[in-house]
Amino acid sequence: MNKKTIRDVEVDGKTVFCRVDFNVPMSDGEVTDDTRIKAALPTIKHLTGNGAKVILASHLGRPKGEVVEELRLDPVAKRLSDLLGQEITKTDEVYGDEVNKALSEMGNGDVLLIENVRFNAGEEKNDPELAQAFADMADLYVNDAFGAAHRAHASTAGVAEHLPAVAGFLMEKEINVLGQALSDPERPFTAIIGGAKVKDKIGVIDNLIDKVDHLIIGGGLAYTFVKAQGHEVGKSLLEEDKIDLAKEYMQKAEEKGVDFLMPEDVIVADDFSDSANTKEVAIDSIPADWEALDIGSKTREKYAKVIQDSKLVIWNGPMGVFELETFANGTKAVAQALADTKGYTVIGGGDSAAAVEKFGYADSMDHVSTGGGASLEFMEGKELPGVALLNDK
Ligand SMILES: Nc1ncnc2c1ncn2[C@@H]1O[C@H](COP(=O)(O)OP(=O)(O)OP(=O)(O)O)[C@@H](O)[C@H]1O
Ligand SMILES: O=C(O)[C@H](O)COP(=O)(O)O
Repeated sequence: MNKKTIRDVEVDGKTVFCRVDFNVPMSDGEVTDDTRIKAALPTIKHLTGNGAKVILASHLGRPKGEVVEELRLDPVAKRLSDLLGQEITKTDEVYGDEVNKALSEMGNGDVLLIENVRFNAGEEKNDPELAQAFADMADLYVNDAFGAAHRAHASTAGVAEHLPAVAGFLMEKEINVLGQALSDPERPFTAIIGGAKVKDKIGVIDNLIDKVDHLIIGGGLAYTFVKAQGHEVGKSLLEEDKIDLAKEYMQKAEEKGVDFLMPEDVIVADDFSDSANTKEVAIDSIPADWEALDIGSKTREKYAKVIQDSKLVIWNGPMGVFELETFANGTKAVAQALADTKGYTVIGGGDSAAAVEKFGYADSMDHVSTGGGASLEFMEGKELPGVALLNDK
């Protein structure tokens, strides 16, 4: 990464405004998955350990510029304090008198978590006044919120225009791993693209065809490609207006010599439920009244073989409706193949990260990205606003 990081700056005695992505799953006022909080600890500890006063800022959910009680950051503050083994201060305001008072009471090595920045309507608008208010609190800006780096908001982008601005360790690691994979991949390089909609993955598929040796297609988006191959897909997910594009991609893959892998067999169901009647059918035999909700056994084997023989694998999007046990086998098989391969494995965040976690394979992966939308946009080849404004080396 050609951006400065916290290693390149002196932080002793400085007040640091550090953007993190603590947008974590919660239930009944408790954090149910603290992966993103843990992922930010190295940066926070580096700052506190080197004598900085650390102001942490994050969003949680999408409160749309209003105070939403369930989206306050108090449960996050509690978990963070437990993980750090240190008392931290949490304010109910994003900025203003309460924050200023807390700031005036901070000593070197102390941590202050301000309230959910999206309670302020200026955050998502990248309002210059809010960005300035954030900057006025600090001497240095650190962005460690890779998960929110695709958003040009006041705390992810605007503030960086007013302060020296550097990346945290998590941001650095995410950009380096994904960047290296896309710019100078070990080969064979395999990308696995699944999930629900073609429209969400257009940019990624397009960009990856230029780079990979194998492109594996699964999940709900596969059926638009199946239709483009000339097969009927019954009641499976289909985006009619993307069929021509799917054809174009298959054509482009052929021209580039990319091995474009499609399901050969699928699990079809007569209902979208765990108790549905199911059967395994060949890809050209999906019954009119049934929908395909997972890849079949031959496809699982074929995909696993390619994954196991790869030196680099990037995975984004499940192979089937993995939330339902009946349709989880394709996603499990792919997760298992990634766990078994000697190649370097990268999970591109979002549902694929949730799936490897759910099936117990997360520790076997080389890198599980903390960014869903952010890693997708990065894989599309887009410049992320939360990175673009950081100071160059
Ligand atoms: N065959 C299928 N039919 C219908 N839905 C499917 C099918 N296969 C997968 N899905 C659904 O696709 C959803 C995931 O799609 P999505 O595109 O959001 O994945 P993702 O890219 O991993 O996640 P994110 O967007 O959070 O990064 C899952 O909820 C899964 O149940
Ligand atoms: O969970 C995420 O992908 C990030 O925290 C970004 O959240 P957002 O999609 O609400 O901007």
